[in-house]
Amino acid sequence: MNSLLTLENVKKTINGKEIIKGISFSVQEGEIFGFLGPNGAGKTTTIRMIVGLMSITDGDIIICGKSVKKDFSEAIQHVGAIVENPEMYKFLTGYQNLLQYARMHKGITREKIDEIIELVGLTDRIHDKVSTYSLGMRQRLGLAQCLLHDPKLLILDEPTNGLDPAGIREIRDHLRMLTREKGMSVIVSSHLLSEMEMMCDRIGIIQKGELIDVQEVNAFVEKGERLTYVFETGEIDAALLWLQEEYKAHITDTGFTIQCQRDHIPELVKRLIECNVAVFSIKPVSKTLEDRFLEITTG
Ligand SMILES: Nc1ncnc2c1ncn2[C@@H]1O[C@H](COP(=O)(O)OP(=O)(O)OP(=O)(O)O)[C@@H](O)[C@H]1O
Repeated sequence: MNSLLTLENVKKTINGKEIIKGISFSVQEGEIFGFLGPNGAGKTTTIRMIVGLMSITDGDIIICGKSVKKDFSEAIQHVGAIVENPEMYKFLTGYQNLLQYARMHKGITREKIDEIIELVGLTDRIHDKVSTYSLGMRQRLGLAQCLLHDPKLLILDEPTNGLDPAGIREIRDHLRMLTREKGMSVIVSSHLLSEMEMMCDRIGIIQKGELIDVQEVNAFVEKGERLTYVFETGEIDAALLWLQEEYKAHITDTGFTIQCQRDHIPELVKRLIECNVAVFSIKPVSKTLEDRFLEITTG
């Protein structure tokens, strides 16, 4: 796997205070990497260093093999970023905004602009004034703008900020599509935990300027723990005794709940069937990323 972005022991000191205390991680090709942390943890500071809005005190950042410190213009040409709210001229149409941006960069053709508009799903409204756009549409226009020069790495600081659930879903679907169809890598920062859980492949947790955990989302959520399973069943009379004694089952109106490891489920179902208990559904109640996040950040 190719790393598109690598942070090597990156530090930032402002007014004698070390805000970022040596952060290292890589983002792979085609990956959506989530940068998660409480307010003031150092997400924006780190992202500002990646895109060159802030100098790096120590360490280095490598984008597509180029050092941000030594070859900034070569490194940054592979990056599309929305760091602060994307600046748009509200009195112009979406299309005029994109043309305006395209004029500042070499080699962006009208065909390219049309392709990107289609990609972010703005074809129907692109000739309307931006002042008439919803927040979600403005975000998509911002996304279109930073995609015009075909970046390999997309950096989005809190991309779902202020969006409603439908808008969040739209952005999520677009990011997935970009990684799948264009092999792009994405780094997103957020404090919206459940959102990150659905959007990202891997998540790095930052707290007080340190990266304290990097995990694949699935591993992060499960981590081999016993989960609670909710069983919806028919009458359980014949199985009642052993369910309570061996499994410490909690009997409910519609069946029972138990805590166990996933591997124990097939055997349990087999025994229920042997006792003529009808099993209608089994739902795992997993620990959410939020539970894990709070566990980790509160020590
Ligand atoms: N220019 C600056 N001068 C002094 N302190 C700063 C400066 N920029 C950031 N900081 C401090 O660095 C820490 C990290 O801030 P940063 O904005 O990176 O956090 P964040 O994780 O993005 O938080 P949020 O989720 O609130 O945006 C904070 O304590 C902040 O006060």
